[in-house]
Amino acid sequence: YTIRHSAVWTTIAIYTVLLSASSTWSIVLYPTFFSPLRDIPKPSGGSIFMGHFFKIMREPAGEPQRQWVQEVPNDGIIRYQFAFNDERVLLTSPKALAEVLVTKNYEFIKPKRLREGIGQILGIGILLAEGDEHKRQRKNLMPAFSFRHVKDLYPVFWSKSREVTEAMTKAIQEPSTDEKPNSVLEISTWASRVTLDIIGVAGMGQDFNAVQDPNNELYQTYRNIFSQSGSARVLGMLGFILPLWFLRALPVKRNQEVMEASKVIKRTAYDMIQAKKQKLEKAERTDVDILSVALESGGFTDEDLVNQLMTFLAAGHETTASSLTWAVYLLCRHPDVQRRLREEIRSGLPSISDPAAQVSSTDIDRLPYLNAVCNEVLRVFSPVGLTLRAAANDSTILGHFIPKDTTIIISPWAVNVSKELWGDDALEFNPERWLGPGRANTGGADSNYSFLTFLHGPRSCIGQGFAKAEFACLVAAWAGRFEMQLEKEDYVLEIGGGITSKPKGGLNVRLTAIEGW
Ligand code: HEM
Repeated sequence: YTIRHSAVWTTIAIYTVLLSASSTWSIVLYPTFFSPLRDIPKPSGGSIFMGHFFKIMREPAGEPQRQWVQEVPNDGIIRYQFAFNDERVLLTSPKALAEVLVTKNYEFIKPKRLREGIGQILGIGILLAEGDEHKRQRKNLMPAFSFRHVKDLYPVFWSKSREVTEAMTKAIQEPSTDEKPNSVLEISTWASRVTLDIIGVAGMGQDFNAVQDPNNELYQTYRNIFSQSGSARVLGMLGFILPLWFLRALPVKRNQEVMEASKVIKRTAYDMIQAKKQKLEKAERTDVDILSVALESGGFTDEDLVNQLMTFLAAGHETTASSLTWAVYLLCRHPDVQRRLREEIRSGLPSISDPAAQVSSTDIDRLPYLNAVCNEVLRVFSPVGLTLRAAANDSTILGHFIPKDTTIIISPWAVNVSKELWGDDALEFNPERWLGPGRANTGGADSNYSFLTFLHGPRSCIGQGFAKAEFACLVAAWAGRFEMQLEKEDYVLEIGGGITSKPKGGLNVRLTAIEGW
């Protein structure tokens, strides 16, 4: 039997019937009646075919999850649906998080599409490695992040903080133009410039000079690639639905930009490796930066090293830049906190204008309010809103069966402000919670899984100590020198960003340099 006596029509008809049947099964029947996850509490709303996809598309990464953690009664896991009702399991309780991040860490791996997607820019290094390969890389790189080593980096953090503060002071003294009064600076770009320089000097022994030169190629490349453009977001989301080879073949500008960026970043990494190798061959004093440690471990080929450097360049600067931007935003919104912080900094640290002055880890650790403010910024606005895992095999979480390939969502942003974990004032910016006996490291929360900014366990942020030290120095320099006010009093925050969150459209802040420090 054939349709219209044509093999072609018959094939099309059979294909259409099969496709409809399989779509009905996977989009409607399976998630509604058969999925072993269907009994897990889920948020209301969502469309019949696309689940909560449109809400997720509309809002910044981590925002819907932030609402669901507060609103959906649950025992540690929530289920929601992505495009075509593809199921997601969101972890909310310390027990569930401990299971996925620590006890069964290598059973819940980074999803393949994430690896293939961001790997072009982040490199296939430690961030995306799995299992024994990840363990080996982490062991080889750890010495560069030991406290003993990070302690020695404070002079780099402080002198770059001084350089950027001086450059900003100069910028606000330049003549005004019609469009922009001189005293207003867009903070997130300054934050990215200085953190890129810091990872260059402290991580690889190379100053990219982005603080002095905003046209620096590497800085511009990252700026472009991390930009919050609509097409970037749409392509990113489509990556979860359509095959990557198809998306990459689309003739859209974004694909070209990503390829160009990948080339520039790879070339920069490669040049740095060659320069460092020559230095080592000449038996010059060996450095303890990340690159030297990786080279000396002998555990990486040149190609591996390029990938590791790409990882550290990206993971190590946009995250801290995001935190610094949020710190300025929150200090503007809380002038009392800003004043109190400035007083502590000015009485406890040498002036940022003094080129001979240095600060040590002890000097910074002696300032409880600075540490409280930094921790509270990192809690309220975790730069990484959410991250993903996939079940490598059939598994369980909190005794609940989780089929192979289920996507698991960990949202530091949501967990960090969960009322269940932090109390009714969880959403408020209140550095006070980090002050008082036993609170400096906990913020008063019962479990350390309540603070997920750097995650926990074998895949937690390897650069946590580095980032916190760098962040504290930068906040101290800016809050010590400048009085900061939002350019527009009626500014309404809109959160944007891709992998890391930032105020949409940048953050314009009026700076007044305060004499006497
Ligand atoms: C405030 C600043 C930072 C934040 C909030 C942050 C956050 C994170 C998070 C959430 C992860 C885990 C991602 C995942 O597994 O899904 C991570 C991993 C990582 N971070 Fe950071 N990070 C920061 C700064 C840095 C810095 C300064 C460096 C390097 C100097 C760095 C290097 C890395 C690396 C290499 C990994 C992968 C670790 C592994 O998989 O073993 N990060 N970071």
